[in-house]
Amino acid sequence: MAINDAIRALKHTELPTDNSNTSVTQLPANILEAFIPGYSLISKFLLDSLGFDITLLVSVCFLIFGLATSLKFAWKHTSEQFSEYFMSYIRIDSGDDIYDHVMEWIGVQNVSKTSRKLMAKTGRENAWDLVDGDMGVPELDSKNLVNFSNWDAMVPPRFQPSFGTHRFFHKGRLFQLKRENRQVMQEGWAGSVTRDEENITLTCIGRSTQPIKDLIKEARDHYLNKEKSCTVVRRPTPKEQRGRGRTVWTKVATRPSRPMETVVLDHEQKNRVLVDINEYLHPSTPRWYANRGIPYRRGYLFHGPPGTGKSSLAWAIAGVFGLDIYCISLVDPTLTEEDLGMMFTSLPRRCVVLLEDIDSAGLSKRQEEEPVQKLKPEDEAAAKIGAEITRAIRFAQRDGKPNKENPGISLSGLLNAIDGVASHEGRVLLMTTNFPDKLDEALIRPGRVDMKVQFTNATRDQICELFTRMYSPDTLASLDAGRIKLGPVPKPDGILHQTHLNGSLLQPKATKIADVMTPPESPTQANTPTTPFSPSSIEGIAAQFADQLPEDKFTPAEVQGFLLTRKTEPTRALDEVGAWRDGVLEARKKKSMGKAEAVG
Ligand SMILES: Nc1ncnc2c1ncn2[C@@H]1O[C@H](COP(=O)(O)OP(=O)(O)OP(=O)(O)O)[C@@H](O)[C@H]1O
Repeated sequence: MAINDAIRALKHTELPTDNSNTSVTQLPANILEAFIPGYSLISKFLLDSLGFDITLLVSVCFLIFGLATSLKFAWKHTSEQFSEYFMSYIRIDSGDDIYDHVMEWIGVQNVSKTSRKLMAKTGRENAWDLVDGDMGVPELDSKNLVNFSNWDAMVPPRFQPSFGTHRFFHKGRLFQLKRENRQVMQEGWAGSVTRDEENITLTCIGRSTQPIKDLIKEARDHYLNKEKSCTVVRRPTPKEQRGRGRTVWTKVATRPSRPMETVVLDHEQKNRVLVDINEYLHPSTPRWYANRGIPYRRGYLFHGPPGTGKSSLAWAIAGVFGLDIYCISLVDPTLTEEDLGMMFTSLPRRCVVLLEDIDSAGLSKRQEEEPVQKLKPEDEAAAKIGAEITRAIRFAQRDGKPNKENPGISLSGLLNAIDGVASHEGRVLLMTTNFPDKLDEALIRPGRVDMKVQFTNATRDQICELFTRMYSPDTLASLDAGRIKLGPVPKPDGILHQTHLNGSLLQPKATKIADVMTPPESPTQANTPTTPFSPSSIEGIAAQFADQLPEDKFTPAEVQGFLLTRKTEPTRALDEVGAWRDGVLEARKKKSMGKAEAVG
């Protein structure tokens, strides 16, 4: 409208023809009138009352404004053209691991100190930070109790570039980091939800993205170096955040890798598992599988009573092979078969998938295929009650209502996810159960479960080892899972090695676990409580301790629990173990008598 008025005014403008006081910088009054209604009145009023002609001033302002706008437009256009033809960029979404790598790296760069637009983050990541001392040491109060009240204050916050554009030099090259955040609507199972979606764009001058790729690699190396001896734990992304284009796995923690030595298990058994996984993960193995048309997958079933080390071994395996661990709970009430399939599809090429307590997921033997005549009437009743209870628990977890939309994971749904066409190959699948007999044959057939590892209550050797480990001084080696090296793979029963692995992994005799793990080299005292006992005297006490406990009666978890409450006093543990043993056995007896009475 104003533009039209201005054009109309221009037509009627009488340009000065004489040498009057109108200069070229003065815009004709008609134009000004078009832009500022009532301008001539104001101007006349000011001229009459103050004797001051504002036309010149207003004209200059207009010219500056016009010039600035044109420059801005020209700059925008030129920079767009420049970045189009002479700059390269790489965009990274927050759902990707590279995002964490770059942000972690950028956090320690100068730009995070000098930028005027920063985002502060609490320095605390998780409880494991205490391990590497990054977090300072909590104070001891007057009563010698550890006091965490001021602990957080000792931890400096971390700073990262905030949303917006940041420029920084790296290795003599100018980079630009643009961090953006936008809200997106997403249809979820509970209706539509908005969620924040972040991304960063790294830009550099030049027609090649190589400098940015190098920078990302450096950031990745920095990150992985920091987390070298850690195991990254991932779990399914919460239901409401799962969705199209969004990762289905969320990193929930990074914890120090569990050293394999700390899992007390029959050495042969442990070695067998490690060697098998090592062979499976060997770079040449996928081709061997492909040449024979065998799906490149391997599954392991760890079974045994609770507290015998099944999960511990899974964690240690992830640590030894430097793999991230992906944990799935099949009793998660929000988990659908579709989700499960998507999760298996989006696994990385190499990882450990841990399906814990697979028997408690209501996946026990397929009812439709269970031969009814095999069951005694009382067993049948018990099985029905069991199934009802499982269903009730699942319904209760879903707000007490049967959820028709999500009937849970069926056995066939799980089998499809594990070995369906979409399932990613190359992963190590570890399943744990306390009741292997309850599992459907289909779930544990070869190809899905290739090796079964039985865990038992503690044997004499295990008790000795648990005791010795508890009272040994910490060593650098025991804290560093990366030091564990796998020795040569023993000759297995299959033809795999003879035909394909060129003997590179082939050894004539089975390797002992002692060969598999590097022994501690130079023991160094750590800050944790230590005992004044020499290793040989600890071994002596351990043998006496083990003599006091019957074999196969106590789980390693129980023995560990007893020792933990006496963790600096091995002799006290030895003195008190007899009473503890009798107490536990007595309590068990009473409990089983109580159960028998209740049944009777
Ligand atoms: N064989 C073992 N070696 C070392 N520690 C063990 C062993 N078994 C159990 N523990 C200790 O006992 C605790 C429980 O062990 P873990 O969770 O591995 O048992 P689990 O068999 O997986 O039990 P559940 O079946 O209840 O999941 C852990 O603190 C672990 O350190």
